[in-house]
Amino acid sequence: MSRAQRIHVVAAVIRNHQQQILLARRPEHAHQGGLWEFPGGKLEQGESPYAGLCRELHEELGIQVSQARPLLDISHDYPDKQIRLDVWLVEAFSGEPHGAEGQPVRWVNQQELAQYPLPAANVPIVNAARLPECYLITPDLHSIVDLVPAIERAIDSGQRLIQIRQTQWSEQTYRQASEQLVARFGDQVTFMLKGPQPLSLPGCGWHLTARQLTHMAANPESGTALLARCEGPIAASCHNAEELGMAEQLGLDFATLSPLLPTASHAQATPIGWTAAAELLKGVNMPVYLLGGLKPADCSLAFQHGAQGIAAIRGLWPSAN
Ligand SMILES: Nc1nc2c([nH]c(=O)n2[C@@H]2O[C@H](COP(=O)(O)OP(=O)(O)OP(=O)(O)O)[C@@H](O)[C@H]2O)c(=O)[nH]1
Ligand SMILES: [Mg+2]
Repeated sequence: MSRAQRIHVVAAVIRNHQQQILLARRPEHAHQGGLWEFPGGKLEQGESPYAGLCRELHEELGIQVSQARPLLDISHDYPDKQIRLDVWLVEAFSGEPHGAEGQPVRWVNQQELAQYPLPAANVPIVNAARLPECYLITPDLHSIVDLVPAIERAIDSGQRLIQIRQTQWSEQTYRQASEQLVARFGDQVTFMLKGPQPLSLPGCGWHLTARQLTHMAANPESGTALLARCEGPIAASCHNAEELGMAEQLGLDFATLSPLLPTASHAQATPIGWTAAAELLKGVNMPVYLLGGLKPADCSLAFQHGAQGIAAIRGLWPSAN
């Protein structure tokens, strides 16, 4: 079913100063009744998504939205309804949110979101709400001695999701470095680790290569068992619709899509470009970072093209001074 034929719903991720997210409980008699939701509702005929978002949040929470941007746009088939959930991140509003229609509302810590009973469609929204705008991938470095101070600078500059990529290191060196980094910085960032299987380090995620992803999609039983061993987020490097489809099918938490623009590190690869990337992302029900020649200033363009944000090596790596 095309997106245009679905019931178009706008919903909001709203944060307070403590970085908690607002959930509301759906009335018992409603569709998906009694479950917690991100406030919002159906668009009216001819209404733009932003206008619908402002109207719904005024009706349901009594607030005035003054700034919001697209976060994630997904499709979901319930047995009785086919919906398109167009989720926005509210960046500025006035008024104190309250259950203006008598519904219970609650500010929830980001880590506790998944403990609330939410409609099935909301799983990728929870991932998108928790993931940052930028995904830093480390460049190849000589040794751990170079990595630690650079990671510290990256954290100081605001990075919260970091892939440790070291193509030249032995498995043992990689493991030692990961252990050191997790012990030192694990309470401030989520590390995404690479390798043939998830390293069982507290809170760490696992980032699959496209090759690992393809292998796993072809052997879903052994793949699912491996995925279950990872306690953190699981992601994959994707380059086309087929790989994005596999990542979504396996229930991964997010993906990267590359190369968006030409880069020095992958000079021979054909770039996807913004327009084609936006088309690809329309069919994906999962947060995706665009990767390849991007820097933080490209984030808002990435949001407008349906991405979670940008992933980068050079564009996000802190300089040494
Ligand atoms: N608002 C909202 N709706 C969601 C979420 N997840 C999800 O599956 N939905 C589904 O999307 C649809 C949203 O419709 P709604 O009931 O909020 O619509 P509305 O505010 O316009 O209400 P109304 O139809 O009573 O006027 C429902 O089918 C609901 O089950 C979510 O997080 N927030
Ligand atoms: Mg509603």
